[in-house]
Amino acid sequence: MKAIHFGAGNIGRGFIGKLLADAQAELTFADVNQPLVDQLAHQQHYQVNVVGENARIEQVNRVSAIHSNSPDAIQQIAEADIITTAVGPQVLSKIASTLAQGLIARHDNGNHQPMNIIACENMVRGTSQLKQHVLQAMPAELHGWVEEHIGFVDSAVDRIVPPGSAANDDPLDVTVETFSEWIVDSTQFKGALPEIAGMESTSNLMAYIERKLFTLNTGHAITAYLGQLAGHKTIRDAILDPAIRDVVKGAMVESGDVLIKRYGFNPEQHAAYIEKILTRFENPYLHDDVERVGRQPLRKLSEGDRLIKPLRGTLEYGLPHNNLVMGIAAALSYRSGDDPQAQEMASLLHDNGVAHTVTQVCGLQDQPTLVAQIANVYNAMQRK
Ligand SMILES: NC(=O)C1=CN([C@@H]2O[C@H](COP(=O)(O)OP(=O)(O)OC[C@H]3O[C@@H](n4cnc5c(N)ncnc54)[C@H](O)[C@@H]3O)[C@@H](O)[C@H]2O)C=CC1
Ligand SMILES: O=P(O)(O)OC[C@H]1O[C@](O)(CO)[C@@H](O)[C@@H]1O
Repeated sequence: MKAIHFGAGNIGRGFIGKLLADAQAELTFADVNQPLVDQLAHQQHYQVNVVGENARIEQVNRVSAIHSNSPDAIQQIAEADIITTAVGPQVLSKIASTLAQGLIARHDNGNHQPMNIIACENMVRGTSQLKQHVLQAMPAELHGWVEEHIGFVDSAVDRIVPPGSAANDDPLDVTVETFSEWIVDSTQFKGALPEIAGMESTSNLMAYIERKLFTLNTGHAITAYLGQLAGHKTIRDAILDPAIRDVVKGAMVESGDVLIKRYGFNPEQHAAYIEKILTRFENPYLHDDVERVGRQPLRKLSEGDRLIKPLRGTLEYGLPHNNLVMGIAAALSYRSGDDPQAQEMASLLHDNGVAHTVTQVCGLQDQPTLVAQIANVYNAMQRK
């Protein structure tokens, strides 16, 4: 099996690339970070340090790497059996043109073997969005061929992989938690499902995407935002602060009540899922800065993402949402000189005021009372 993985970062090396390599795929990483590409291409192996329960060191061998905008990438797409990505939601549109060129070459070479593309990003049905970008970059007469031969498979991906510490001897090595979950939509594959241990399939993907994004990511983001407000540096420190833990757990429960209503999850099992997530945030062996988890607050505050979508769900089912509102107010309070979205958000708040900013950023035009509630909590947080 020939595999190309776009994005040789934390989740690429520490999770998806590792599973592909374990499945004996002939694996090539494609990335824009030339020093990283050079080092991977030269060294061809790296180490995954699994920390927490069942700690162990695992080796990934015989990988190669190319620049993702190179002619090599186009040629490899033309020959691949599976393509995966972990580049970040905002980058999917940027790799679409290379994917399109690769698919055109594949068609022109007469390669009609089925091939599947799986975006492994924190977003709802990211691969379906990538598909639209790819189709836009291809001539209309090839769209039918793409529909017939290329599977665009949505997925949910869950493993906490912070950037390695500067003290690492080898910058290619990654440190990951023991827990991992990669769930793909079985209904979207072309050809046989590839055999990759650690990749689970379901015909009910939306339930799993929302369960992950609106529990782990909701709680994680709120931990980061409240953590920064309280002066904590890491996720572990923040979640061990009882006042923060109460709000985070409360928000995951509020979001969970929506998921239980929407998808019929078992309430006891969902409560256990939340408890497990809280222990994952506490992992003493992972150094995870609140700035990594809180990054790109405008994306995280957008209407389909981990804060506002659960809040909308509580409105839909008439459920409580005070903890989610605190999390959203804390997200608006997030500041980082290194994060362009945090800077843009601070400017919007300064120039337009909190109510207008919340309305626009979160798409809450139809909810003036809720916007006023968020604004009040935000203003109270600034006075502390
Ligand atoms: N790190 C984690 O714990 C998890 C991350 N995710 C998701 O995985 C995705 C990647 O996250 P991380 O690995 O943490 O980020 P990262 O920043 O460590 O890795 C992203 C990689 O993509 C590369 N990249 C950027 N533009 C590119 C392009 N045009 N072509 C090819 N490569 C390009 C970057 O150079 C970088 O190596 C995100 O969507 C994130 O939400 C999902 C679950 C867990
Ligand atoms: O990668 P994003 O969407 O910026 O958000 C960070 C989140 O992603 C993760 O890295 C993995 O799910 C979490 O640790 C965190 O909730």
